[in-house]
Amino acid sequence: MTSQSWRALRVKKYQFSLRLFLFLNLASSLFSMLSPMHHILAITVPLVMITVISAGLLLGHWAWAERKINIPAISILFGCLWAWHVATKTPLMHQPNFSYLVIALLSVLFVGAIAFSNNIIAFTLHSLPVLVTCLLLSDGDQWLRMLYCFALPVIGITIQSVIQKRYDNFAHGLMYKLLEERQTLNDLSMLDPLTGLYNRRGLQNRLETLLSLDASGHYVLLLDIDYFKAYNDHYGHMMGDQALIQVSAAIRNAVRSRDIVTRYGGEEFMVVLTSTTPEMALETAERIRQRVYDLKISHMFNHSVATNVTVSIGLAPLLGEDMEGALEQADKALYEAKHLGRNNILTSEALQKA
Ligand SMILES: Nc1nc2c(ncn2[C@@H]2O[C@H](COP(=O)(O)OP(=O)(O)OP(=O)(O)O)[C@@H](O)[C@H]2O)c(=O)[nH]1
Repeated sequence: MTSQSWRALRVKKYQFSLRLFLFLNLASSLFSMLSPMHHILAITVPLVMITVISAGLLLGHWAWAERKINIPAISILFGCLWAWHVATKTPLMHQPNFSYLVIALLSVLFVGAIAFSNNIIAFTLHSLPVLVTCLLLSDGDQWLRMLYCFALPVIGITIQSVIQKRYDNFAHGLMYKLLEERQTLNDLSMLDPLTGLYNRRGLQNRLETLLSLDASGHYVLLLDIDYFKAYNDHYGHMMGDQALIQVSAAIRNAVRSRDIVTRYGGEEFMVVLTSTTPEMALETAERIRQRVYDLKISHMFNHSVATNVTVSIGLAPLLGEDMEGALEQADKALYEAKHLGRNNILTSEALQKA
């Protein structure tokens, strides 16, 4: 679930509540016309208005569901119309009729409680006009019963609203935590756990963004630690890991933050130097080579190259989006750089000229 689908769920809940409210009002108004209490047919103006408005809004809302209708405004409008209807019909009964008033009040409370079980404001706005009308039209000794009929759902809906709000807050918090964790996992899945550099997946992701913005002026460096097998064999795998971590940091620190540094294989790294010139690319490759050399990680088995850890580098331009071609060229340059004595840099152009 995303924050959008959460919002969509809330909108759906809102729409459902509104449609239910309109439907119940329409049904109540039609029922009042077809089966009037005490056989006193009172097709009053407000009753007709309730029927027409609820039917119209129901149809309109079905057709244009995205249009928002203000629930509190609709609630008070219908509440006032029902109050007007009760006030018009009661005098037609010749004598004060308590059962009519109570049933009218209960009907309005019932509709509000069903449609607005989580919305105390809408419930109150809908019920209050009818309650006040019923209180005014009835004897004082019936007030307590009527107030009780109103207070009971108000208390129930208030408690229900508080519980629902807490549940919503909890679910909302949980959803954001899950989204955050999903993002963290996604980020982690793009990083190499030992060095913290991008892995191939991370590289792919960064490359897509890079190439979609600007597909020219990029260079690819392939770097390989010299005689690393011998290092591992003599100093052990743990020391080998430590050397990899140090070399990774040196590479990262020798380039700009917008360049992409990837652990491409075991002791092989790949750097994409973005939006640069051939001279700058070569300068950066030289800086990396020197920084790794300057780490002075002792490597007595770096056969005649040095007594510390060194890297060889192959450099090639990235032409258009042809990453495979650039890698092939850089790999050939790296192979030659190794062949020519290691701890050095060879460019694919130099290879072509040779
Ligand atoms: N410690 C450690 N070693 C690794 C890791 N990944 C690869 N290696 C080692 O890196 C070494 C790579 O050796 P080779 O590919 O033979 O190359 P090399 O010895 O560096 O020789 P050249 O590349 O020709 O200079 C192997 O011994 C691998 O076991 C790693 O994550 N940690």
